Amino acid sequence: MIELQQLEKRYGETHAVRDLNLSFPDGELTALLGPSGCGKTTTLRMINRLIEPSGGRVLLNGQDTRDLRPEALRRGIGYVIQQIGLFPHLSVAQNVATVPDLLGRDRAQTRRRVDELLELTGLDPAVFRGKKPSELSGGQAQRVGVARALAADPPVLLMDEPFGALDPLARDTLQEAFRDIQRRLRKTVIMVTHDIDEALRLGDRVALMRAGQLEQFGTPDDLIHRPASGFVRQFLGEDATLRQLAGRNVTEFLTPGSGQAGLPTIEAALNARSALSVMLREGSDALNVVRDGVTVGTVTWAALRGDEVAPSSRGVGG
Ligand SMILES: Nc1ncnc2c1ncn2[C@@H]1O[C@H](COP(=O)(O)OP(=O)(O)OP(=O)(O)O)[C@@H](O)[C@H]1O
Repeated sequence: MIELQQLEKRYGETHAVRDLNLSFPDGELTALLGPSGCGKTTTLRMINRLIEPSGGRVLLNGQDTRDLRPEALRRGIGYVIQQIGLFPHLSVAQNVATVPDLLGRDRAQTRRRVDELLELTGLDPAVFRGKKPSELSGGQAQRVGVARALAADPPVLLMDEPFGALDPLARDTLQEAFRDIQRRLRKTVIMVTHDIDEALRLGDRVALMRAGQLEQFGTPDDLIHRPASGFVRQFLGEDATLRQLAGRNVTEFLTPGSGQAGLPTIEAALNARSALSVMLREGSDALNVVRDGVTVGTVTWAALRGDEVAPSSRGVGG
């Protein structure tokens, strides 16, 4: 568990971060969100000591990170940034294997792990293992960066706008892939983003910052339905609920069953916002959800609005 206690960073007169108290739950993805200059990156980089705090402390599993050597600390904390900086003269496989090789891990084992991670991030190892970074698209390079960060198998992953430089389509695909990876590996991830959709879509929790301070810390649901201040409401915008639905699969709102006769249908692969559109178009407050031609249950207007939580909600099939 990572805990920030009264964390501060001053640059002369500028208070980049002030009195920040925050615990990042193990195995969850926390999005650090907020307007430009609010202190997100400074906060992130104080966790792995790329920036030294001016006050307060960072605890990693109860231990003050000042008592750890920075190199040792960083070995246990993966770091992914927008400009991933792959080594241009090394192949994709060698890039991913950087840290395991550095640590003198077994070669054959590392090779298997590299292939596994390439697969996991959606790159066919047979095709990509031997390529050089210059032969990759931006999205592919970013995938390699994610695979490289995971290769050392760090319990904690810090990410700074990792998908920021990608075009919207590549970003969507990689976000989706990363969400699956995170659900499977259950790393503790802290991700800086200024993209509200990304934060609501990927974050188990969101820490919304403003002018160096924490404005609200909670689940996406908390921020949308129980904003702590006018700033939170305004920052997320009027269409916050719709944004959130666009990032969630319709099966997350499913009440499993054989459906109800006569209801309009929606494909299980679609997002919850599409379900809402179909309901409005068809004038129906419930839909049968269909996968491979078979009805797997229903989704209701109330469930989408968060008025009722389907018994099996979250994680069903998605
Ligand atoms: N090395 C530095 N020297 C002086 N001021 C700095 C330095 N680094 C950051 N700051 C200031 O600290 C504040 C927080 O910066 P930080 O980069 O953490 O913000 P951010 O929320 O990550 O912003 P963005 O979304 O634009 O990247 C800003 O006002 C910035 O100008």
